[in-house]
Amino acid sequence: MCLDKLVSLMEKQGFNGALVSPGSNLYYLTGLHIHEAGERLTVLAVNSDGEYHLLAPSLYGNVIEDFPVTFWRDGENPYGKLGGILRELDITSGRLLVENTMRADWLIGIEKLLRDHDLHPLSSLMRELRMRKDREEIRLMEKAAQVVDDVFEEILAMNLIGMSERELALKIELMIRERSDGISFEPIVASGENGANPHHAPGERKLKKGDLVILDYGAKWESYCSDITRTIALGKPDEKLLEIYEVVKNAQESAFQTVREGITAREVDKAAREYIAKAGYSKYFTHRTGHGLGLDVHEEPYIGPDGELVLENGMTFTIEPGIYLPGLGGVRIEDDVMVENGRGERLTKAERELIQL
Ligand SMILES: CSCC[C@H](N)C(=O)N1CCC[C@H]1C(=O)O
Repeated sequence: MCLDKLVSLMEKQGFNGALVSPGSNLYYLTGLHIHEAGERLTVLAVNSDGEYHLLAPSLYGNVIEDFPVTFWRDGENPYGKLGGILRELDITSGRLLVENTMRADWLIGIEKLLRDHDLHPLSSLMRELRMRKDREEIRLMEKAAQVVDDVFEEILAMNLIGMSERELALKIELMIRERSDGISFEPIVASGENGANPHHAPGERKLKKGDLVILDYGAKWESYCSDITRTIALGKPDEKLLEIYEVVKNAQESAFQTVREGITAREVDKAAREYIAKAGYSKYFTHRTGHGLGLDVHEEPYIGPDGELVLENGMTFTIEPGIYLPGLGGVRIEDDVMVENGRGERLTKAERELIQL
């Protein structure tokens, strides 16, 4: 349990309490695996003395053990019970942290209890705690990275011509689920001209000779995420696509080589962005170079032109520049990277040279 770390930051920064709803923060702080509970109010309240209490639907009655909890039943109004918990923990006024991802209907219900509070996003403290991974967290991320490397090998062994993007995405999802605790996001398979859309939703387009195919997928290992992108060729693609492949590959390597303890995230972004700009494609690189990775697939530190965070040992993030040419296709190459002994180290190690099947 890492609740004590949050409490000591709350004390230092003058916060009276925190409200945490199900998700990666609740797991990080308590180790409780509560399936995101949909519409049923589920909130952990914590005060700056380190006391805490969970409000949860009674259907979790037999899975939450050895934890201070009040259950509420379908048909009851849970907000009255939450008010009681806040009074009990003496969180009735002052500076209060609230989970960023809390559902709006819960917030509206809770708002009536929080008239005298000054509300702040929980992420402002949680990012301090979660940004630097310890040895055990890195071990789990290495496992998650190994899964996506292995799945890439399996994809290369498949007969892809004639398969639809949707079929391939489903197969990738199955392969990940067979080897891990699940997917970290819905796989992206973007073929041919669809590759020009960085977040393409796999559709009915069938893979054919001459396509570049962007494969972007991730696995979870004990809740920690991986996220990889490789772009492969089916037969011989257009010369222009071959050219942008080399540009993206070199931009990715250049950003990776820049990673150092003590530099800002922005400098890593700049290395990839400048390489692509020099090759004449700056307007076709339409997103940040990467994002932090851990319990969430997108978290701090974000590797973009506005990335002010200073990189430290233990930080983990992706490096994934891309070039997207409307009507023609795209290329993205992504690795998961950690800062270790002052330098970048790749967690994902799958082949980055263009593979032509
Ligand atoms: C969580 S869906 C997108 C996963 C993907 N690996 C990704 O993070 N990106 C694809 C384009 C850029 C980058 C992003 O920042 O969204």
